[in-house]
Amino acid sequence: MEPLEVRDVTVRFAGLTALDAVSFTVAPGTVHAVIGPNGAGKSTCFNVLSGVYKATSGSVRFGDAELTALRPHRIAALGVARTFQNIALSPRLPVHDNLLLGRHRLTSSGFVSAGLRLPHARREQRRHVARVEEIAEFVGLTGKLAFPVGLLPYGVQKRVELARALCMEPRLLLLDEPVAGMNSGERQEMAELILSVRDSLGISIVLVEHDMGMVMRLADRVTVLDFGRRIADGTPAEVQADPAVIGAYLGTEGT
Ligand SMILES: Nc1ncnc2c1ncn2[C@@H]1O[C@H](COP(=O)(O)OP(=O)(O)OP(=O)(O)O)[C@@H](O)[C@H]1O
Repeated sequence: MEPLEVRDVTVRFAGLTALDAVSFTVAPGTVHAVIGPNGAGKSTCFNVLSGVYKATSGSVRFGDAELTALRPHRIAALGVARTFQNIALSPRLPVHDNLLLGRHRLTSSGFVSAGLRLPHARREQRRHVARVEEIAEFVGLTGKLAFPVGLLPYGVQKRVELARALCMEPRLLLLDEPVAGMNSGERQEMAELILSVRDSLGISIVLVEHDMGMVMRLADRVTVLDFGRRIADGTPAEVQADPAVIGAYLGTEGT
């Protein structure tokens, strides 16, 4: 079990400093939230962790691996899976096939042997299908496997996204606003699912989230950004009582 260590990460876009020497550590097996007012740098931070943006300076380490210079697929191959703020699934394909696509990086049989249905490729395919079914059961999608994703309610689609990320067998999961656009019942279900991913699978989770109630309920630790700088880092109770955080959310200078 490895920590994710973000050290002095700075991201500049043409004169604008979106992240300014931000540091935090995600302890193994914990839920770590990154929050902050609009424009604070949350999405930029998320994009650096997943390799979409390259930090101008600083480092991101996951265990022994330095992620800073790696492209998104290399970061994924190291066991860091992500979900998207806007659902990024194939809407016409059944849930089952979307989940199977999530296992792509773990597939060793090449395209040709799979196409020719060679015995080793068939065996491997059966193993992946069995694992997809297990993961579907874990996230409560067993009855939905045959449905095209696009026909499912939004909250269920978000669960399919999470399941697809789990299909990569990650050690770290990056969740981009996992409850955005959900009704309160769906939010509750997603919160329970995130906690069971941490507790039953032991996967570390970093989430960027606007829903403060959700963050306070879910997170073991919270990093608060404002204008690209880290203004607080602590337990939910600690950051909630921090004058700098209160100031940032009220639009004042804080301390
Ligand atoms: N690709 C980009 N090019 C130029 N500026 C950018 C880019 N991405 C983000 N920014 C700027 O960096 C700053 C931080 O933006 P970011 O989207 O990371 O904040 P955020 O906390 O995720 O905001 P929100 O809560 O509104 O999504 C903003 O001033 C934004 O305009």
